[in-house]
Amino acid sequence: MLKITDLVKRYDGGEPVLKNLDLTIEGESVVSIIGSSGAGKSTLLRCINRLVEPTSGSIVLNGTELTSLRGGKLRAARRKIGMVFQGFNLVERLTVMENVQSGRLGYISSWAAIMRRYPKKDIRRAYELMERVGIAHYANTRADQLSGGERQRVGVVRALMQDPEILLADEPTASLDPKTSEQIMGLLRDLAGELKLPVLINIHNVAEAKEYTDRIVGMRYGRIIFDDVPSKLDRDAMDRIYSGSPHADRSDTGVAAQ
Ligand SMILES: Nc1ncnc2c1ncn2[C@@H]1O[C@H](COP(=O)(O)OP(=O)(O)OP(=O)(O)O)[C@@H](O)[C@H]1O
Repeated sequence: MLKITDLVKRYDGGEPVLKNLDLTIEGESVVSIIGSSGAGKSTLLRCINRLVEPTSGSIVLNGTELTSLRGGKLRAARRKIGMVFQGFNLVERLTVMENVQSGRLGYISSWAAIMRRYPKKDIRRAYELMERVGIAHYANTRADQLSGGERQRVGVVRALMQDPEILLADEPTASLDPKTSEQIMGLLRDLAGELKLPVLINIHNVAEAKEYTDRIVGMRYGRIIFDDVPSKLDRDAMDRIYSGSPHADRSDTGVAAQ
């Protein structure tokens, strides 16, 4: 379970971009976060894996408070948080297998990683997952020879190789064509069910959020103003999520302007 309580983030002492935000995700649900540019979606995701330091508040993943972790304990916790990126973040000149095995960094010795001496069980697991997402035949192909959709599949497998307790996806389909984008969203949804994994997806495409996720969280300038099943995201809710400006929001007293 992921439980976020009273989370605040200010960059460099400026106005808060996350404002006392509460969010709980239980079980294997697929949750999308939608909202205008600047609403704080990426900041929220990055606070969870501590790529961004929260200013205050609590983020607990399966009993571990993430905000206070340092050093080795932080690295260990980060291994349990798989991340899928918009730009895939692959090492282009490395093979698919090498990219996928980088998800095991931190689990195996640096020497083994440098020498590409991957444990047999990790190779077996990589093939299982690559088979599952349809890229096993590319195991020895360099990442820069793959299409966007294939690269994102590599990104997904790399994240799953971490044996994560949660998967975070930051605009995972924004660089893909519509059909490939739907395939990747379908894959994330199916994998969440198969691996019993909660998945939190920051996404601009509302139609895909409605189609492929169980729950939609709507953010507006640092606050969650909608949190419900996709069928409840009607025109009125959309207007509330996508209207206004940060300036207008700052002038209110804590409740998002309607
Ligand atoms: N590193 C940073 N330093 C200072 N301000 C930042 C930084 N990163 C983000 N911000 C600001 O925080 C606010 C929220 O940004 P964030 O990227 O989280 O929004 P978002 O909802 O993900 O937007 P988008 O959909 O465009 O990616 C914005 O006002 C942005 O300018």
